[in-house]
Amino acid sequence: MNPVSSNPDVLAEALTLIGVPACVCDSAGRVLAANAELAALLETDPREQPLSAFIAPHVRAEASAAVKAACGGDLSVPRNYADICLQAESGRHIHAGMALKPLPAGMTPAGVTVVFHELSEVPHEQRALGKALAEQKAILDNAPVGVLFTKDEIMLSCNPRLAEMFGYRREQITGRPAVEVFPSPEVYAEFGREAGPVLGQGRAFEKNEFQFRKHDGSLFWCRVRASTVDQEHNEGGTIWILEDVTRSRQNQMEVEALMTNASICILYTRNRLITRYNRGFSEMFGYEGKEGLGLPGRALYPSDDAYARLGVLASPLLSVGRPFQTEVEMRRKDGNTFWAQLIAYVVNPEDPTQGTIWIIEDRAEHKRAEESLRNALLENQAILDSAVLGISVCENGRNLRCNAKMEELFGYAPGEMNNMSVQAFYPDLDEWAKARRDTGRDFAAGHVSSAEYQLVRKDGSRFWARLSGRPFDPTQPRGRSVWLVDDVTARREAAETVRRARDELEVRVLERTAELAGANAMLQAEIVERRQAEARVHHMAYHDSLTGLPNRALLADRLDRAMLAAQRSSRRLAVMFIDLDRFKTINDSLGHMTGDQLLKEVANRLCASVRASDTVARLGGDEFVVLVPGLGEVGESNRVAEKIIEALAAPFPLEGRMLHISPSIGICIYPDDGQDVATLMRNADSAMYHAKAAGRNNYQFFTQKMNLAAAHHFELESSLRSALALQQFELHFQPIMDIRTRHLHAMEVLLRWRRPGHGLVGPDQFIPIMEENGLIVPVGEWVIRRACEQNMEWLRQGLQPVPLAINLSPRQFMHRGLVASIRRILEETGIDPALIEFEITETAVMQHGEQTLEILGQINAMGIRLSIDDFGTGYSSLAYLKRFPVRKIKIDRAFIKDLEESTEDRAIVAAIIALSDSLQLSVVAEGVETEAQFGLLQRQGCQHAQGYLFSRPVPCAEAQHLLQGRAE
Ligand SMILES: Nc1nc2c(ncn2[C@@H]2O[C@H](COP(=O)(O)O[C@H]3[C@@H](O)[C@H](n4cnc5c(=O)[nH]c(N)nc54)O[C@@H]3COP(=O)(O)O)[C@@H](O)[C@H]2O)c(=O)[nH]1
Repeated sequence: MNPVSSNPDVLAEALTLIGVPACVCDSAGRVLAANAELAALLETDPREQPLSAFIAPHVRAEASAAVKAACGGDLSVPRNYADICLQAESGRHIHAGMALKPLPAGMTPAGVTVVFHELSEVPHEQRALGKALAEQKAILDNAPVGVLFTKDEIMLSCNPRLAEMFGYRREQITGRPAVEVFPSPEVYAEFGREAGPVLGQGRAFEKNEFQFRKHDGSLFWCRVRASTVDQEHNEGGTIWILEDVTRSRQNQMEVEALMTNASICILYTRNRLITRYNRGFSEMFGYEGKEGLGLPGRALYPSDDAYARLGVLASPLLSVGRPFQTEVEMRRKDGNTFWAQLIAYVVNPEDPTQGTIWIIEDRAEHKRAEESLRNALLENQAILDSAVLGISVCENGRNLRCNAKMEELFGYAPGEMNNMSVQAFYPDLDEWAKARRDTGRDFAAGHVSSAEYQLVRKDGSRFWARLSGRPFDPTQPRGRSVWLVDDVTARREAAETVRRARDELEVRVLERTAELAGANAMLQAEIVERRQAEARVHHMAYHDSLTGLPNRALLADRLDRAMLAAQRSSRRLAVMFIDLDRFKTINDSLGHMTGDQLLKEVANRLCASVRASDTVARLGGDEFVVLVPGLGEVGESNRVAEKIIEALAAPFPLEGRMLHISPSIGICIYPDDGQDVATLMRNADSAMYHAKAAGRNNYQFFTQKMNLAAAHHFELESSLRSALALQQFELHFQPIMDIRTRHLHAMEVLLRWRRPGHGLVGPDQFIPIMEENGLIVPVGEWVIRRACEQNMEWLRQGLQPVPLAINLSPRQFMHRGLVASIRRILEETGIDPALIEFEITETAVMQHGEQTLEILGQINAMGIRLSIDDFGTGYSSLAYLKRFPVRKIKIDRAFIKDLEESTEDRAIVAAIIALSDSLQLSVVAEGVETEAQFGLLQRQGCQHAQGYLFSRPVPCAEAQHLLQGRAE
């Protein structure tokens, strides 16, 4: 069968046949054709319009659905649809029955014939109610909230939204017990206990959140409002309005969680007052609990000005619903301020008065970090800028950036090198390619690339640079790298200069080597000579120049070593101190040359008399020391001492004379008598003095008693030093007689020391000490002055003038102030020089030849007479003495002592007297103790005599008596 075309005109014509209002609609419900009856009823031609447009709204949906179903051949839809309500163009409602008949199959398009019958006009009031009902239904059907009507705890009806919320179809709701939409019967009961009384009182019941159960069992949250239909009696059921708030509640919870847990500060303000805040705010601003609520927003800012400024900036944006963001200084509760990041937006952009949300982040740390970062950057920049090396960061063959030194090296302006190709810094492409190859190889091997290249400045000039580079990331050798550039031109030039100089030097060195070979030979000779000289100097330093024997220093060294050896071997050693008896006399009388010869001979004999392992040393003058190590017993040293005495006993033939000399030897044993060099030497010296005191030419072993003697000597010497100041000295006088008349001719002045606790001490005990330590000079001057004063005193007392003979010691005589001192005393005392006579020993006169002659001449020129004391003990001859201005000689008492018995002494005395006479020298014989001596001297023609025969030396008062006796 061919499809039948549903031509509208044909259809319209067909409809005219029906006789009641009818139309044909297509499957979409559009009117394809309508008859005149329908047009009249609707007061308009409905063609081309949806049929639904002519159906009252409250039934429109069902009617439209029915038409569409009929078109589709759905037989479940009733064919006759009763109670359809048409709506004419004027709004008039017409009740009608509606029959639907689909067009026969095969017609195109598919359609339905709609026939209206049993028409009746709807009254106005009914129409109005229907309209209102239709409107209410539309409202309920489209309401976004669920609406439920219950009665007697049964759900009777609901709107589509409610069914949708609970997951039921609408018709499934009807008749169900209300408890089914609650989570449990208990919850339902509880809910009833809460809502029932409210609703029972005719009041509306409201609950913001309550949980209900869906058809599938899941729970969800609703806001609930309810009121009874018959509010007075509550018998008409209850209308429930449920609003699904699950999502907003979730949102709310999320916001709450955010607010509470956010580390940043969130704050709400409204009307410039703080209305809400989270824990972050409390922590940040220091407000506890709710104490910040209600505070003015101003409280969060340092000043009114700051708050006002913020308002000026924020208001324009917030007022139009735009967010505002800034960094601002804020104030905590304790008044401290801090920098914060502030973001604000209004709660409701539609209505900014609903308040503002402020999100605040403490930027203090951030600021500090920023500041520290900025400082670090500045520091780094400063370091880079002040670096003495060029520093560059490169990538892909380009200099990304570099420091000032780099620009200075290459002669570019600041920033000019940035992003330049590194190739521009190389003289040519080959050099550049080579550098890249080297660098690539080093970086790939994980090394720092370091090499020297010739580079090019902006002006084209070249310089040598050392480049050291490394990649930022060693795993990316082709990535970004950093380079240090050091201008090494000067260093290379210097190295070149050095190389050239070295080459030249090498040539010169070769030349000079030849010269030096010759000079070296000379130098070697010089070195040998110098070594010999040094050896000589060394020898001189440790040896006595006269005898070649070890000196005191070498002796001390050997003694030290010998002591160590003795200690190790438990043996002893002897130190023998040797002083030559009367050597000074020989030296003084025969001269130094002879003395020196004698000393050399003595040295030879000493060496010959001891073993090679012994040491013979000379300390100076006539002092020798023999060191005898390795003694098994002390007695061995006796034999050594005896051999020495024996060796020196034979006369020494010198200059045609046979000289006799003897030793005084002091022996000290280590370790018995001392355990160090100084003690051993001192003790041997003491022993030697004892040998002298014991008559010379012998040896003495050291004993502790000798130490006492030394201590005694020390004590004596120190007492002597103060004796002059303490006026402990006094003068005694001994007459010198005229032999012929036996009258007092003169008096010798003799010094005495009245030492407290010791009585009167004779000069033999202290003059030698004063000679030694020089005290003889001031004490001797005191003697001269005191003798002159006394003589003047006696003159003043009317006594006859008497010449006084005063002793001058050798040291006093040689003192250069002697002559001036004598002259001063003569002047000050006013004494006649003819009443003064100085006695000088023969040895002293002989000692210093020409000098002595001069001093004697000066004294003689003053009118003072001079005499030679102790004549005969020295080696002078009268003929020699004649050269000096001497008037008198005193024959030493050694010749007088045995005068009666010794023909030899008598002959000597007679010869001295005879010769003196021929030389016109007067003679005094000393030590005349007997008349026999006196008689012999008288007979021999001696002029004067002095001795105990006439008088011992007497104190001043007695001398005065003697003088007074002379006068009588
Ligand atoms: N430089 C100075 N030397 C002085 C001084 N005073 C004394 N001396 C010298 O001291 C030595 C000892 O003198 P002294 O103990 O006083 O002995 C003198 C006489 O007492 C002694 N003498 C005199 N006659 C005899 C005698 O018959 N027998 C005897 N055994 N001794 C006698 O001789 C000493 C005087 O001798 P000398 O001077 O040689 O005339 C002595 O050397 C004094 O020189 C002084 O002030 N300064």
